[in-house]
Amino acid sequence: MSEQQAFTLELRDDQVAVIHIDVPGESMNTLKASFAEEVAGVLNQLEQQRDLKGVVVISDKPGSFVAGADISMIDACENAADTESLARQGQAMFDRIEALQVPVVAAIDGACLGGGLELALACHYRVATDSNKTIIGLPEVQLGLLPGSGGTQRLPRLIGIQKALPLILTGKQLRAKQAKKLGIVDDVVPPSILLDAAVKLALSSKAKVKRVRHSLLNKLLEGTGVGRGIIFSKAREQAQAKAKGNYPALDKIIDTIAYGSDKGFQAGLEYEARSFGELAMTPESKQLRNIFFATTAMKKETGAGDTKPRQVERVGVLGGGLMGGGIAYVSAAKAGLPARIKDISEQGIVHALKYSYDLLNKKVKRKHMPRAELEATMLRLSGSLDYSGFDRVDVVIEAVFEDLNLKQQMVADIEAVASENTIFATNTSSLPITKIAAQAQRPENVIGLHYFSPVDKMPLAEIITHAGTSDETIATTVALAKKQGKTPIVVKDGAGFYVNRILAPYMNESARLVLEGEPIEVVDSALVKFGFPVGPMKLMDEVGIDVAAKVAPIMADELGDRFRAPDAFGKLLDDERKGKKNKKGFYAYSGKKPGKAVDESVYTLLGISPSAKLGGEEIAQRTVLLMLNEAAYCLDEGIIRSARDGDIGAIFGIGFPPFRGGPFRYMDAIGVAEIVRRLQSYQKQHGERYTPAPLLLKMAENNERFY
Ligand SMILES: C[C@H](O)CC(=O)SCCNC(=O)CCNC(=O)[C@H](O)C(C)(C)COP(=O)(O)OP(=O)(O)OC[C@H]1O[C@@H](n2cnc3c(N)ncnc32)[C@H](O)[C@@H]1OP(=O)(O)O
Repeated sequence: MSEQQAFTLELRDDQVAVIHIDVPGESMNTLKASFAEEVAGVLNQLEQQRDLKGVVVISDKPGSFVAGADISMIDACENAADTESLARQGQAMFDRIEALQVPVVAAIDGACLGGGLELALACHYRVATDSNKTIIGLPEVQLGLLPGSGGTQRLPRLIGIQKALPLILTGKQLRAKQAKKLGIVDDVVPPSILLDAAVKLALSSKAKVKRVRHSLLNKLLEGTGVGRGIIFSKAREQAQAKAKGNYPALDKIIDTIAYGSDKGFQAGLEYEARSFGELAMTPESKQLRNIFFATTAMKKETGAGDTKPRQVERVGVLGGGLMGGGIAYVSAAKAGLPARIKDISEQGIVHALKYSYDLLNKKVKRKHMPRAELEATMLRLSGSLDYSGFDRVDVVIEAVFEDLNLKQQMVADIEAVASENTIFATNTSSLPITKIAAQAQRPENVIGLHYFSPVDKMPLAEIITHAGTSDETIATTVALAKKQGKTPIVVKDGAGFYVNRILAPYMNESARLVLEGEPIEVVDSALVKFGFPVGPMKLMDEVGIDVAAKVAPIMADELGDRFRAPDAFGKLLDDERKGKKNKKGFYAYSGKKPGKAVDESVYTLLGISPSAKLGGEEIAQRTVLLMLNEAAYCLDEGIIRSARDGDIGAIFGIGFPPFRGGPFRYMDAIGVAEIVRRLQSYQKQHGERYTPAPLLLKMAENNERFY
């Protein structure tokens, strides 16, 4: 065996051949075009082997079966023909595996994604381990692609079109047990017996690909052209409703599966490879791949250069409200750390504990988690009305209400009871970290750790440094946030930090458009069409109109008049209109579909007669340009460290359309000079808030890009 090979063959005494995959020098196995020759060599050997009884395909890297085709290799292709040929190469290799005359079993431990699952689907059987690292799926759609090496054809044939479609359209990753339930894997075993179980299956099975067995209803639906027509047209409708035409991969996926199910497997493969080539060249796929590269790079960063994080063994949480409950949950459930919650009332502690219990119990009910794990996680949570136990915590995360004196008092309390290394991380969303640290005896331990609500779902954490925060504090907080499942960006202290700062002018402008008479739902749908998950007025209801009203003047005082909110909050709040939380906002929260229709009475309250005058494009431009401009200010002022952090922060924190790559990638795509031109044109029409940021002017003049 040559040590340099990624694919090697072992012939066992029991006449089972094992294909070992181990890409040299890499932590994950991925499939590269350069492996073609060695795989062909392995297959040649197998095809000539006499008395062979079975084949097992297994990875020698624990925790990584195959994480798909190498995305950098796809990214390096210059035209659709090159990418198409990569897909064809994979197809041909997998066809040869499927055609072997003996049972072929994929033994899966770790990530089995994209091309990795396509390889496994070409095998006749699949055994997966019950390890937490085992994840199975076709995530190509998240890269703006479709499975290009047989996945669109083999998965529907294995489990049925109706089950395969949502998996391929969402890129959902399954645990082994879920995959077994859906019929994707045949058996689930502990990692220690994976190879034995796979060999046993190979020796006791027949070399044939299992196809879906239809119930009568399924036969009518999936087995007839008319039935399939119904399935596909429904899928198209749903995809369109969700993606608003912004994600070309969705339609292509449906077309490809439909084509293959009508014209046959081989024709389906041809269509698949062609579509893969075309999609890889779309700007949407390019941007989504950029996000993959950015987040992968961020996983390795400490946030403080070479400084190593300190070990965190225990966490303290101050405040058992919605945020505190969520923070305790991600600490105990995701990071696996004991979390001690302090609140001023027992009710607060009970609330926080129940918050975790409810989330965990939902997983248990859906059979995504064994009850024992729920119990073990709950044991890591404890509560107290005083600071008992806080002498042993390494990081305290404060989530009490937004009151500077209170927060300063908490810094002092923690300094009195905890060790001198204990970090005080505040989850404030509006108070300057510098002020919270102002009276601290150990300001180097004070840092901002801003989560987004709901904490268990939102992927971003802003880590905010003040001038005196130590590198060790930064690195330790970054490491903790990652353990809690977050993608952290390190930002500098300043009103609104980064995410809320770029959000504010965009929200203000949306409100201004409504006050000018644009109907609320027209403004919202323009921005949903642009690619945001919810429109700004709906978002205002979600965040709380009272919260927005409180933050707006703080931002304007700190950052200047371009942050001045339109004068409508007073009337809204006098009318007790706080948004979703008190069921009274821009939308109506009573009736059959709460939150779906606009509460028309808000127009009377604000003295407006709504009538749509501007197109969706104009609405999107007027609001989004202000967000882009503010993002440029943040980069220039060092609030964010890089355009990349600004892009990831906006995508993960606000839902800036991922297919546009984030504010900076979007500006690059349009051209900074054109952005400046548009801003200046609005500046003339609508006022100084559109004055281009100095950085943009400079870049436009020098014809520069962010990337
Ligand atoms: C033809 C086919 O249909 C087309 C395809 O298969 S397209 C590819 C589909 N696959 C994917 O999208 C999976 C992408 N990968 C992931 O989601 C995650 O890396 C993972 C869940 C596998 C592992 O996550 P995690 O444990 O946090 O490790 P992570 O740091 O991300 O990755 C470890 C290394 O593997 C690399 N890697 C993982 N999957 C990769 C891929 N598909 N291509 C290239 N590199 C990959 C990462 O870049 C990183 O490399 P580095 O250490 O040299 O920087």
